[in-house]
Amino acid sequence: LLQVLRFPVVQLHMSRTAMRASEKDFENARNQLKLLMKDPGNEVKLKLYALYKQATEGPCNTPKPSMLDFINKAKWDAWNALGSLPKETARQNYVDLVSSLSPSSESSSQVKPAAANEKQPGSENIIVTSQDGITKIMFNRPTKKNAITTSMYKEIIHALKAASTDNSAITVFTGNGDYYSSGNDLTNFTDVPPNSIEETAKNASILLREFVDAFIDFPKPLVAVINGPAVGIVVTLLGLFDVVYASDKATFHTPFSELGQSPEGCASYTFPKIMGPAKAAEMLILGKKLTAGEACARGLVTEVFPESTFQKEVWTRLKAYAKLPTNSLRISKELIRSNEKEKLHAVNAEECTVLQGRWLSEECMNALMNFVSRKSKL
Ligand SMILES: CCCCCCCCCCC/C=C/C(=O)SCCNC(=O)CCNC(=O)[C@H](O)C(C)(C)COP(=O)(O)OP(=O)(O)OC[C@H]1O[C@@H](n2cnc3c(N)ncnc32)[C@H](O)[C@@H]1OP(=O)(O)O
Repeated sequence: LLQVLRFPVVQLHMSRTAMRASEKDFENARNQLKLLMKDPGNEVKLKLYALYKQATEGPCNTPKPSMLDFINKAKWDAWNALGSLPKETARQNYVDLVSSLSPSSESSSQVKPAAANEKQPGSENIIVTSQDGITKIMFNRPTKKNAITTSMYKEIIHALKAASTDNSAITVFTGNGDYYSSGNDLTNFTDVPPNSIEETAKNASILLREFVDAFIDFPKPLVAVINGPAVGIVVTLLGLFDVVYASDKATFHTPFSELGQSPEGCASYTFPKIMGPAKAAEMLILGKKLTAGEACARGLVTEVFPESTFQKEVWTRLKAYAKLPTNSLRISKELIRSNEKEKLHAVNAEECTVLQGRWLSEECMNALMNFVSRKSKL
């Protein structure tokens, strides 16, 4: 679908029977469109699509696609919005719109090919290593800003279970590349067959609950080494970490309202405790993005380091901490966290239930559609 919508010239196959008085202009406009050098943008392309359909087939006559069939729904909405506009008027409007766009002598071969598949066969999106008493779990999808796919959630759950009983003293999360992680991969929700939306939301809620539970129950010191911007779930989870070290180029962003979603990772409970309700609300409800310094001032981050020395300083320090007696580390963590565990599990369950409903909401669907159409540039 994305490929079909990438540029309307590929789909403007004319129905000969539909062409009447302005057949030549219409045909010319279609050819002119092929010569456009600049992508005219999604809005214009949807208009062109709708006018073309109206001019050739008349008023919208197909069933409304499901909410999660983002691209077809956008096309259907645009066509349907033309109501009973006569075919001749639609044809004229199409011609006018095309001639208002700047022509070029370049051919449409300039159009970029569709984006490559997210995961290369055999690639490792989560890399787990163990050395010097430290188990390191690294997000390794730098070309996608380390966005977390469904399989990555599962791999992380597995990695945490393994790390809880391995020989390491501490466990560290970090990201490869310029981002720590851009959070949930938004395409997790866009390739869903229309008849299984509710089931997908339910499965996502179950997976999310299990994922966050693995952090709540993790018995050893959990450290985040935040090498760059962090978005969404990787930020909310920080309330369940014991130590958070950040580069001064890191940022912390939880744009849940913008996405039609709601907080997860127990942040609705941990953030007000960590930074007070007013500051938590600013992040979790209003989506204020924090710098590393601001996050540190609010107590979400333990310490900020200059980017130039970040890796060296942090790992030197962590290697020294990892030499501390492992049982003592574990017991002290247990003392600090155990009173909260029951509450955290209840908060997690509640947040997942609320999110399950949010994922089915029109607000969330629209936000996902915006992301997909921005990516595909239609
Ligand atoms: C059965 C179903 C199971 C579901 C699994 C469970 C679900 C649990 C859900 C838990 C709830 C979690 C909530 C969150 O985490 S909310 C936060 C979601 N993240 C975002 O909203 C960030 C979206 N991305 C962006 O805003 C920008 O990409 C960003 C600011 C991060 C970077 O911008 P920049 O301009 O620098 O770079 P690009 O946009 O060009 O990004 C490079 C490529 O990476 C792709 N990308 C980046 N982030 C994501 C993402 N989160 N999801 C998918 N893809 C992402 C981006 O599209 C670019 O790809 P292309 O080069 O192919 O275009």
